Amino acid sequence: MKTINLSEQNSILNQYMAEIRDVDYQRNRLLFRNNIERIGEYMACEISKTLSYKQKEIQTPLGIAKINLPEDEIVIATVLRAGLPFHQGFLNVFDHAGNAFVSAYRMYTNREHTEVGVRAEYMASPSVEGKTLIIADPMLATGGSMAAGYEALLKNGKPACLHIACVIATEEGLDVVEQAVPEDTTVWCASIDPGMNEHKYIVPGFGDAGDLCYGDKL
Ligand SMILES: O=P(O)(O)OC[C@H]1O[C@H](OP(=O)(O)OP(=O)(O)O)[C@H](O)[C@@H]1O
Ligand SMILES: O=c1cc[nH]c(=O)[nH]1
Ligand SMILES: [Mg+2]
Repeated sequence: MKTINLSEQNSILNQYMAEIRDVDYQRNRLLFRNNIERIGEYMACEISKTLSYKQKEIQTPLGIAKINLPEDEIVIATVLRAGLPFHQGFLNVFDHAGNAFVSAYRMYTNREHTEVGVRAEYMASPSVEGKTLIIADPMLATGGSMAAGYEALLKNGKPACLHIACVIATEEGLDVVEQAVPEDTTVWCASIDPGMNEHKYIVPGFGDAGDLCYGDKL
């Protein structure tokens, strides 16, 4: 598995990351979702550089333009609910892509809230057989949601190529995902943070992605 951490190079991504992490700025849900969406757009453009291209002739009103166009059939998958604005960013860029949604949510499995398990219940996905599958989920903490999401999607075929996209990852989560995915998978992230707290939240991270996008849940 190859991991590409986009924050190793300075870019405008740093500004989006600073805004989603900032405890005051992130209170505005519209701005928070918008920043997650544009991180998705930025990452999708980076992934687009790795696709296969074939030259096509495009008839303009004045002549013929030769343009290399992507050939991959893309499916963008996400994990509800925090994944939705991130997914939208990818879809803004890959507007011809198919779309898949998996519900996989973290639940504490002990009274002290120090262990988490993941429950996957719902999936709506086209065939992913032979396609380029991008699974976009903003947080890769324990890695449980991503591994469960990938396993659920395999019910609809074997992708030719797998990209995992997240905003923030941890080394622990990356190790878990590496055990679950094919060797030639690429993980894209905007940061690898040092670790997690006792409740399995990424530190420094930015908090609960789903709640910041959509508000508290019971
Ligand atoms: O790597 P993990 O430890 O599995 O954590 C990552 C998951 O946590 C967040 O979702 P969450 O379970 O908070 O659900 P939500 O989107 O409904 O808030 C995030 O979007 C991931 O799906
Ligand atoms: O820090 C974390 C970890 C998992 N899910 C989140 O939303 N945030
Ligand atoms: Mg959450």
